[in-house]
Amino acid sequence: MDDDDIPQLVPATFQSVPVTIITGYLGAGKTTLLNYILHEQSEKKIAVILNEFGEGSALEKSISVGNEGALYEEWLELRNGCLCCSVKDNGVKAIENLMTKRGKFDYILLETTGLADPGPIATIFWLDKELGSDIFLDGIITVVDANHCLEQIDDKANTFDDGEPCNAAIRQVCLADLILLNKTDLASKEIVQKTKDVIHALNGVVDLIETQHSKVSLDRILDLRAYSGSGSERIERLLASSQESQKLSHLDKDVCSVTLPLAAPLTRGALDLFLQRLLWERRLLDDKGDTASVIRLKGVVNLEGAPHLLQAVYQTWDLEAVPDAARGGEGLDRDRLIFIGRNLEEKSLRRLLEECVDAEAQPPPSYSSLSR
Ligand SMILES: Nc1nc2c(ncn2[C@@H]2O[C@H](COP(=O)(O)OP(=O)(O)OP(=O)(O)O)[C@@H](O)[C@H]2O)c(=O)[nH]1
Repeated sequence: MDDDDIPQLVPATFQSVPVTIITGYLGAGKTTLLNYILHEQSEKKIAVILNEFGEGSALEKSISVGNEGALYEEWLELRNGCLCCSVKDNGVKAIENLMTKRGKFDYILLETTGLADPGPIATIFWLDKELGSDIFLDGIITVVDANHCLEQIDDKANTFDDGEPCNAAIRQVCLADLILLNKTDLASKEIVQKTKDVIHALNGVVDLIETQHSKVSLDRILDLRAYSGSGSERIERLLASSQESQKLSHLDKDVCSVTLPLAAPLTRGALDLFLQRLLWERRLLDDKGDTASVIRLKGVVNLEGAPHLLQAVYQTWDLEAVPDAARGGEGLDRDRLIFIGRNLEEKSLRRLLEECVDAEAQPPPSYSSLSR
């Protein structure tokens, strides 16, 4: 029997199809990026989904599938309206059904419209990984117009009706795993530098690449594995460099990144309690008594002796054990959490975490103390 006859065991995630969400304000260069990727990867079968976010037909969304240079249109049948508003299974199932009909895609690119919040749509694809889906979230790429980003971040309009004052541009920067700072040919060096400072102050754990006409080596933007333990080396590198990026700028913004180094291992119970109080119950207040809110959280946590990757998008979180092979080199495995959100302060986060550690360490009340 030669090697070819031996059945190969392939981990499920390698058979699944990655989904990259491409977001960014109007005219930043998203379509230019899509066309560039399709051109560069013309031998692959890439599905492009345009999420119209509440506009147009509520029943079907157009999807273009590239195959060896040719593009053809399909319809994505959604029973529950637009992709980001539909129940999780619906959007994912529609894509899986299409793959059953048309054959598997190599990659899925999902472009949101300019004013979309990519958070809700990301959680649809992120969660389904656990359900053994054929598709999984690879990462969120935000394309930013170097000349207009600062004014878009300061824009008071384009906020959502969820009670948070952060507008679409801020959310797109905060939720990005990678930012393409595009149209640098049209911006001065000073504006480019100021924009980078503001982006890093908002999102201290993001990769940023300067581009013109959205051109970038595809190795740097596809297969990021931003939500998976197999991509943890890259994530740990970003976490390790996050403290430096924070020092670059001290902007008077209520949205920022905060790093919380973790000196000791945590128990699963203490971490769950902390995340529950922080993300679901919103118990954290800053010095002025304003409620803190988390948009994105990434971290590496030592849970009872084993490293885990912790991720959250708004109220949804996930913990995944980090495989040894995916761990970073010397000095990168320092445990820390990076929070991106509003009214966040290191000392109040630390206090909340310590309260949860103490609460978990308390012995359960005895029968006699309960009956008193
Ligand atoms: N000078 C210059 N023009 C660019 C660059 N990138 C994109 N453009 C142009 O800017 C315009 C808008 O680019 P698109 O790719 O359509 O932007 P988009 O983000 O898809 O825009 P919407 O679909 O409106 O949300 C197009 O005319 C592009 O050719 C760049 O780096 N430099």
